[in-house]
Amino acid sequence: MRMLLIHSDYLEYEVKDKALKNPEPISEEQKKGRLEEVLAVFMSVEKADETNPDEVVEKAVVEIKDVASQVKAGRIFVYPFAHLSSELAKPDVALKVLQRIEERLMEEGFEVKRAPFGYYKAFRLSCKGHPLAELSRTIVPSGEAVS
Ligand SMILES: C[C@@H](O)[C@H](N)C(=O)N[C@H]1[C@@H](O)[C@H](n2cnc3c(N)ncnc32)O[C@@H]1CO
Repeated sequence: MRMLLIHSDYLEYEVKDKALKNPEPISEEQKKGRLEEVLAVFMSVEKADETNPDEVVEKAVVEIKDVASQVKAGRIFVYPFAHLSSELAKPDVALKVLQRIEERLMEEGFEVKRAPFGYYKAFRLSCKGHPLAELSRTIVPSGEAVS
């Protein structure tokens, strides 16, 4: 799993078109989204994560919680982003991992939005620009080497 974490004044997206034959079904309301004062987390779920998705979910939640507490962000935007890795997990595994991360972050008390999975999306982001505003993390299941 590769994550790019951007502490932002806001992140907004608009669904444009299908990027997969069978994207995640979404409501009219989910075609646009915006959160203010948010930690945007762009995530590529990777092939290696398929060996232990549950472990990758928990490790991702630990990392996101750690950064959120450092930058004092109470809102998280989970953003599926297939451009941080050249070894992507299958879409069905990736979607489940991202849905579970969303659930776990809500359980941890965050306000969470998740951008729709399997679409081309326009987005606007306002990065705050402080020293911790742009971070990346790589997560691998135990026993896997980082490539
Ligand atoms: C395209 C660009 O504008 C948009 N932002 C986009 O990336 N769309 C991705 C993700 O939503 C999702 N997706 C598929 N596989 C994965 C994966 N392994 N990890 C994360 N997302 C995935 O499926 C889309 C096409 O790859």
